[in-house]
Amino acid sequence: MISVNEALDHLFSLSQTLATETVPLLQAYDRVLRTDCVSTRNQPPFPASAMDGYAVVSAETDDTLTVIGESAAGHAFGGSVASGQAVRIFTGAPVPEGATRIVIQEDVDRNGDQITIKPDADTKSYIRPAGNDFAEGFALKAPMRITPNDLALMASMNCPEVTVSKRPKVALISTGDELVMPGETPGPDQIIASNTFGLHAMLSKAGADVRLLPIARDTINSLQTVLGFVEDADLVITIGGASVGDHDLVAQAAEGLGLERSFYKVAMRPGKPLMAGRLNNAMMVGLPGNPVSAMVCGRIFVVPLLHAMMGLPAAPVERQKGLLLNDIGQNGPREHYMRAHLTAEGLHVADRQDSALLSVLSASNALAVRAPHDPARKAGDVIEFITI
Ligand SMILES: Nc1nc2c(c(=O)[nH]1)N[C@H]1C(S)=C(S)[C@@H](COP(=O)(O)OP(=O)(O)OC[C@H]3O[C@@H](n4cnc5c(N)ncnc54)[C@H](O)[C@@H]3O)O[C@H]1N2
Ligand code: MOO
Repeated sequence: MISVNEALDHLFSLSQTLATETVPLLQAYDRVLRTDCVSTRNQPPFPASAMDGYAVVSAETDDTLTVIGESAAGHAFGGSVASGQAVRIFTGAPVPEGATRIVIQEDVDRNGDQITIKPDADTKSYIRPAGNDFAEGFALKAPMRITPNDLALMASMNCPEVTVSKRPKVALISTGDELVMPGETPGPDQIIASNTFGLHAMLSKAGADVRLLPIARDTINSLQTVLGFVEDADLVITIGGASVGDHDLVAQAAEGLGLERSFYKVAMRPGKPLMAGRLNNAMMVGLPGNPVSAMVCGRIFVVPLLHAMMGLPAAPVERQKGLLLNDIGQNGPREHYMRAHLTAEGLHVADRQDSALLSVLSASNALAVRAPHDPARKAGDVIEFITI
């Protein structure tokens, strides 16, 4: 069995970076930027007022100035302002030539076209210099995941469209005679396909275009038929049929179609019978069927793999450190990802860790990560975890 990191390295080296496409800003949220987004303008493009008030050259308390015009956002005052004069100005408006300061309107008394500066007037300039936010040539650097904040900035930079990674096309296949879809009536020896739906959401959230294929039954023929539907998928993911039982036929069926297997079995818990390779033009990852194992492997392996395919750095899920709130026993020989609940106080590791328990997974928001043979830990110890 190989380690989690070795398995990840194999996955990264099997993967290929996807092509790019250019999309309008309204479709760019959460996509991976692949070409730097460069500003063609300064923001603000002119010295701008930060407040509503009066643009003046210099003014002292009790000075009386004559208002000679107005500058509003989108409507600059054409002339310049001289000593003894003021221009009525509004937030975001161009500061007229000659002005050195904005006196906020709360700090003046106005009478007709005369203003008088009140005692203790605020002396800050309230002028934003041209290019104060960013200058022409400023760039958002690829690769990066585009956030709502980035989109606001890109729009301000006057980038109407951006070059992003194509979405990885993922074909998701559940396998097993026992499975029916939610809403169907299961037979007495059947259960509902579940982690399929969890994985669909997880991988879509990571940026993939995920297609659910029909459930494959536990025969080579059925598995090969469904594997024949993957079309132009970049990544084929099977769930179940990965272990050693008589009905675990996924690898055999895929090999019959040309799978070149890279590895099988990883020293982790849950998730040991993970398998991966290349299936003709696609990558293939065979996830274990136990629902929590499939979801944990999705988080630990498939999400980082999708990131790498979209051009983000090939890296494991980031680990954090947190305070353990309850005692936990010694770990066995496999790296253990234990469902846990993270609060501001720390991490409470769930008592029950059977990989069939989706209710425990749903109540968890983190996985405590235990190294192989990690000794027993006490409440108050610091341990590593990842968020889920
Ligand atoms: N003798 C051994 N038995 C098992 C071993 C082993 O090393 N030796 N490994 C165990 C581990 S660890 C895991 S994990 C499971 C994985 O088995 P498979 O990948 O072959 O999965 P299945 O047998 O097809 O299913 C296991 C379990 O999960 C349910 N399942 C499968 N797909 C779905 C789905 N889409 N939605 C919901 N539930 C699903 C299935 O009904 C089974 O209950 O093997 C252990 N056994
Ligand atoms: O590794 Mo299995 O995935 O423990 O249940």
